[in-house]
Amino acid sequence: MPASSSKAPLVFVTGNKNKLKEVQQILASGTGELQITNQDVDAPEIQGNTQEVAIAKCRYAADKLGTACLTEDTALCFEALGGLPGPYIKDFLKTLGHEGLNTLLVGFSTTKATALCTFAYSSGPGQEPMIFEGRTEGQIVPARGPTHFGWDPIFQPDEGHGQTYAEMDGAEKNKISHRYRALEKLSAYLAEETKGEAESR
Ligand SMILES: O=P(O)(O)OP(=O)(O)OP(=O)(O)OC[C@H]1O[C@@H](n2cnc3c(O)ncnc32)[C@H](O)[C@@H]1O
Ligand SMILES: [Mg+2]
Repeated sequence: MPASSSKAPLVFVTGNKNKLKEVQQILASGTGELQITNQDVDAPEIQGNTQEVAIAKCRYAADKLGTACLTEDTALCFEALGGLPGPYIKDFLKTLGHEGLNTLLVGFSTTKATALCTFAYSSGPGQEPMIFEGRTEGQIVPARGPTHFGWDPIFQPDEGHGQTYAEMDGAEKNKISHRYRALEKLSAYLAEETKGEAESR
């Protein structure tokens, strides 16, 4: 039986405190009933497209924990580079920094980028993960704003009134973010699933 049907908190597997905080804030400001707890499982992240990476990580985490769980992968896709760094943004950011990521785009005619959040939900060990994606379009810009969360200072969303994610108030980012949009789809799915199970009882 999927964990969500009993309204037990769903285990969100992540080692990233900023992701966890944003997910908690988004859920707290919504009307949904999804509740989460956190565990950090050191899951290998394979090479592949964003869905393949997300599915493999979630499958591994569900098997390891022996329970339903949720994982999340965030990609930053540069249009000029055919979608790269995409799911490999963590290593690119660590190696090149904000400035190096801007330098990657020198000589190209576009700085367009997509922030892509992929939640993967497995209802238990051996259960194929489902995918929920959220996208926010924007531009890669020289870093502006606080530097506590990843590539926030160099991503200027098209809906952000000229501010980078880092310059935006957290609540404002959460209204338009890739993470918010993916979480909205996941919450709707889990709510339907719970309703369906209640009706069939
Ligand atoms: O344990 P997990 O959930 O895998 O956490 P992680 O930090 O390894 O996260 P990812 O594998 O998804 O790598 C995504 C990278 O992008 C960063 N990141 C994720 N969401 C972000 C956001 O909303 N704004 C800025 N940077 C973000 C994050 O810090 C990583 O460097
Ligand atoms: Mg990771």
